[in-house]
This record gives sequence, structure tokens and C-alpha cells, in this order.
Amino acid sequence: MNDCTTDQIKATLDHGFKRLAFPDASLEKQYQRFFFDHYFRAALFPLIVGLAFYLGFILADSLIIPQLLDKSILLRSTIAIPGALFLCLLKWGPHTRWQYIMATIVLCLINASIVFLGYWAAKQGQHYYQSGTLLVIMLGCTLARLPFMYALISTTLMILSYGLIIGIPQASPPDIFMNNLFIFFGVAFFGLVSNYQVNYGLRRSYLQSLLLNAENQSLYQEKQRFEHISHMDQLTSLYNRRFLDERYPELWQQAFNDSSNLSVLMIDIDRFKEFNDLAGHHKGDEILVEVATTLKESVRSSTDLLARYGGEEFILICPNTTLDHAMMLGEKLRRQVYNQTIAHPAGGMLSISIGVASTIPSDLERREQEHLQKIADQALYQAKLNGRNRVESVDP
Ligand SMILES: Nc1nc2c(ncn2[C@@H]2O[C@H](COP(=O)(O)OP(=O)(O)OP(=O)(O)O)[C@@H](O)[C@H]2O)c(=O)[nH]1
Repeated sequence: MNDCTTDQIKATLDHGFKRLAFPDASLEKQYQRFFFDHYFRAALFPLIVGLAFYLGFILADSLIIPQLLDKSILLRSTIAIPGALFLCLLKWGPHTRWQYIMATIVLCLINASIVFLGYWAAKQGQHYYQSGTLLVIMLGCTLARLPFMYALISTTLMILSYGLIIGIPQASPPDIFMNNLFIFFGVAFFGLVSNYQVNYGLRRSYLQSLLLNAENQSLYQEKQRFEHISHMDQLTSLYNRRFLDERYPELWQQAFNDSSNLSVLMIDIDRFKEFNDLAGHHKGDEILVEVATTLKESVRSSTDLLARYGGEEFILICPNTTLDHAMMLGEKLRRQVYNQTIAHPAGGMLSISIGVASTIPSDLERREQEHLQKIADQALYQAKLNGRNRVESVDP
């Protein structure tokens, strides 16, 4: 993206721009690059066909001016062959204004060769060739896809060369010359107006596409933000139950594929009702956040999934973790919370109880997945029965 803000782009679109240039220099530079890569370079194929067409006129030369055929073949191939080679080089060449200058020179040389042929033919009494300039003017203004300034320069040079080569030596009768000149001016005017309009429209479309991109990007970011919010528990900033329900089957599937252990730890704050009753709900909320933060800091966030299961209960899913390791982790978490030495208003320190279950998934049944959580819940119940502030497990 450029340094230009969407507001600046909107302002440029609303107020327009003068002389086919954006007021912002970096935007202008970026557009120039876009124009060259996606518009100017894309004109190569029709231009090469145009050159082949120009070369094909040797056939007409053999009928109209057979006595000048040698000259025509030499002239046309000296211009068409290097011209085509140059156009091919454009395809891979870097973006510099020399590319436009060279394209302008090729167009002017084509025109000059036609005017010279016209000059020689006029000496033989033939004036058909002079209208060839019309085609080249149109080519320069439209198909060549030149920026307006280059189209203007090439068109001016083409008309000038016609005047110098045919007009001054009076190769054609004055009425034919004047008639042609008049038509060339008319065609140049229409061609240049259309070139200007196309270039202006192209710039507007470019700005609109930038705006659209920026809007799409901000919509995408908003979507990501909403998705993130919808997956988070507002109070504790842990994942919520909805995210757990989405992610748990994926972790199960992964463990099933790898034939590895998946462990579930159900974590519950002990005597929390009493805590709330004695210290107040607000203080209870603060403690919930504190415990959640301690748990979060103690687990591997890259692989383990820690979520608020509901109320004062948390769940930790650990992929690739055996029951022994899960028990050790549970013990570590229990100690971390206890060592925080949060005083319980009813006496003693605040603690947590943890129920652990682990299995290597043998199928993908939803019932099986829920079963592992139920077992961990039973283990938690067991920990409460055995006096709280403990870690218990039950074999699934
Ligand atoms: N402050 C606060 N309390 C909550 C929140 N969610 C649930 N609780 C409370 O947590 C308490 C849970 O109590 P119980 O399920 O009876 O369990 P307990 O008192 O912790 O007892 P044991 O689990 O047996 O140790 C209830 O009083 C709920 O109101 C919350 O978001 N904030």
C-alpha cells in the first residue's frame, strides 16, 4: 500500500486531479508502476500484430509501386524487425520513461517510413500512401496505450514529418496535401481526446480499486476482531466454551490421526461460593481473573487449549500428553495457584482442585469425545470429595 490514507484517496476522487497527475507524489509513483506493468506492457501483442500488418503492406507495394519494391522491402523490414524486437524487450525491461520514449520513436519511425514511401509514390503519381499516417496516429493514441504526453508528442511529430516530407517539397498537389493535413489534425484531435479520457478513467478506476482494497482489508480486520471477541471470555480473557466446542473435535481428530494421547484437565476453584458470599461478588470476579492469569502463564499456549468452562471452572486440553505428564502439569498448576497465597475469607489459602483424564482416541465419535471430559469431571469430583486442593485422575 502507499502512504496515502483512504481519506486522501477519497478527496482526490471527489475533487479530481489536474494534468493527469495525482497530487500525492508517492501515489503518483505507485500509479506509474501500475500503469506500466498492467496497461502499457499489455499493449505489446496488438502492437506486434500492427508491425506485422505494416510489414504485410509489402504486398500492396508490389501492386501499387512495383518499381519501388526494393526500397519498400528494405525500409519496412529495417523498421519492423528491430521495432518488434524492441517491443519484445519491453516485456521484461524495467519501468523507466525510456520505454515510453522508445515506443514513441518506433511509432514515429514507422510513420516516417510511410511518409517517405508516400513521397516516392507521389513522384510516380500515386497518393494512396499518405493516408497511412492516419493509421499510425490512431495506433499512437489508442492501441499503443501511451501516456497522454507521449501520445501528444508522437502525434505532433507525425504530422510535422508529413508537412516536412510531403508539404515543403510539394510532392503532392496542394489540394491533396491540405485535405490530408486537415484530416490528420481531426483524427489526431479525436485520438488524443480519447487517449486523455482513457488515461483519466484509468486513474479514477485505480483510485477506486485502492479504496476498495483498503475497505476490504479493514472489513477483514473487523471480521477477525469479531471472531476473536466471539471466542474469548470477557472476564478472564481466556477462550470461552464456544471456542472450546469448535477446537476440541479438531484436537481429538489430530490425536486420533497421530495415535497420540489427549489429556483433559478440569480445574475448579475451591469453596468459591463461600468466597463470594464473604468477600463479595466483585472481589470474586477479581480472583477469577487472577487464577485465570496464573493458569495461562503456566501452560504451553502454542499447543494446549485453556478455556473457561463456565462459572469458576476451567478446562485445559493437552495434546500429545500422557496421563502421567498431565498429572504432573495439574500438580504444577495447583501449586502455582496455592503459592499465590490469596487469603480465603473463611480461613486458609485459596486453592484449586483438578480432575485429569487421558486417552488415545480410538474413534471420532462425538460421544467418545464427551466421555473423556466426563471422566475428567468425575476425577474432579473425586478431588473435591478427598478434601480439595488436590489433583485426581480416573482411568477412562
Ligand atoms: N464472582 C463470580 N462468581 C462466580 C462466577 N461464576 C460462578 N460463580 C460462583 O462460583 C460459585 C461456585 O460455587 P459451587 O459450584 O457451589 O462450588 P464451590 O463453592 O466452589 O465449592 P466447591 O467447588 O465444592 O469447592 C457460585 O457461587 C457461583 O455464583 C463469576 O463469574 N464471578
